Amino acid sequence: MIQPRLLTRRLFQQASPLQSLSNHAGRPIRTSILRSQARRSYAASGEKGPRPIPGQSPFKIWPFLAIILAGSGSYMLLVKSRTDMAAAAQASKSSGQIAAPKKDTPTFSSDKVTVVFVLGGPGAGKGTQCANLVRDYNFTHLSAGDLLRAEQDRPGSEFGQLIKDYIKDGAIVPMEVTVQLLENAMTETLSKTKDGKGRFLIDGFPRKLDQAVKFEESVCKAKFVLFYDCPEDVMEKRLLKRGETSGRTDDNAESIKKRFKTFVETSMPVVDTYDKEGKVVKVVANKSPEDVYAETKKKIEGRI
Ligand SMILES: Nc1ncnc2c1ncn2[C@@H]1O[C@H](COP(=O)(O)OP(=O)(O)OP(=O)(O)O)[C@@H](O)[C@H]1O
Ligand SMILES: O=c1ccn([C@@H]2O[C@H](COP(=O)(O)O)[C@@H](O)[C@H]2O)c(=O)[nH]1
Repeated sequence: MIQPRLLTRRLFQQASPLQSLSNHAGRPIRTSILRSQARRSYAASGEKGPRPIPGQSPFKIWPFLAIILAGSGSYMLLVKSRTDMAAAAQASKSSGQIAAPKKDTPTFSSDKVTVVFVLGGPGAGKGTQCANLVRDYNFTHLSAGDLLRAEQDRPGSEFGQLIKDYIKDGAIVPMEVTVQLLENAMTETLSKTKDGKGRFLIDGFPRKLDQAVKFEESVCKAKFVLFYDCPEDVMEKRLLKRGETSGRTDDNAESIKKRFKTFVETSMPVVDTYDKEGKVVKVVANKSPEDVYAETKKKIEGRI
């Protein structure tokens, strides 16, 4: 079980969204100060404005335009940052904690801990195949989606509503939340071993390049990526069928469409990036579960 206190404490050891908020938030105020300073310095000469140079306009408009543009840019950044991290910022405020410096040594050494990322479109069969791998290879299965749903349902979670909204929309939850949930779950599993060694299937993560970088920098290097390749129409049928009993808020036609879009636009670039590094093991997933597993086994032998 994830320990709520541990999650909350560790989440705020990450870069604080509040820091960037206050930086951005300062800008519009600064803009108005600059404006009033400009007005004051003109007035100090005892004139209504600067003495015009012949042939030049007496009104210097460019500095004002630059200030207004900078102010608007900062404001747009502020709005985006606030939308993404509203819940985290709120919690950060109330915790009053100062962000720790960026962590660049992974918590777990890949000498002791093996991480395999399991990727594929929604409904490709990742969870189904992970269950087989757990049985046969002594892996611990950590589904990022399951961890997020558990955090969403945890009474008192500051992130519950945020996670709920992101999942329903097929969008990707801010990475600080997911990376921390994964690290906590890994810590808990490894704390039960004598030698601190373990093998993890991290299912449905990373779904975005920044998550991949963050996880490998701060938690553990990944050994390889197991990628289940499946056509959309097949995945859609599977998900609609699953939706009849799953109770998942995103197993419906509207959410499935959004999840596919997110997968193609945001998650496939992760697979492509690892592929360029020779780290992707691709398995055709449009077959019976048994056949998919047979191909999986054949392709991972020698890599684990
Ligand atoms: N090879 C297969 N052939 C037919 N049905 C399958 C196959 N693999 C999985 N399924 C079924 O399809 C549905 C989705 O499978 P699963 O949950 O394993 O996919 P997933 O990739 O983990 O999905 P998600 O990303 O949405 O969590 C399930 O109902 C499962 O029983
Ligand atoms: O790293 C992640 C993993 C998942 N999510 C969100 O959860 C849902 C469901 O994920 P499944 O893997 O299908 O269980 C996904 O659509 C995302 O909204 C995430 O944000 N980050």
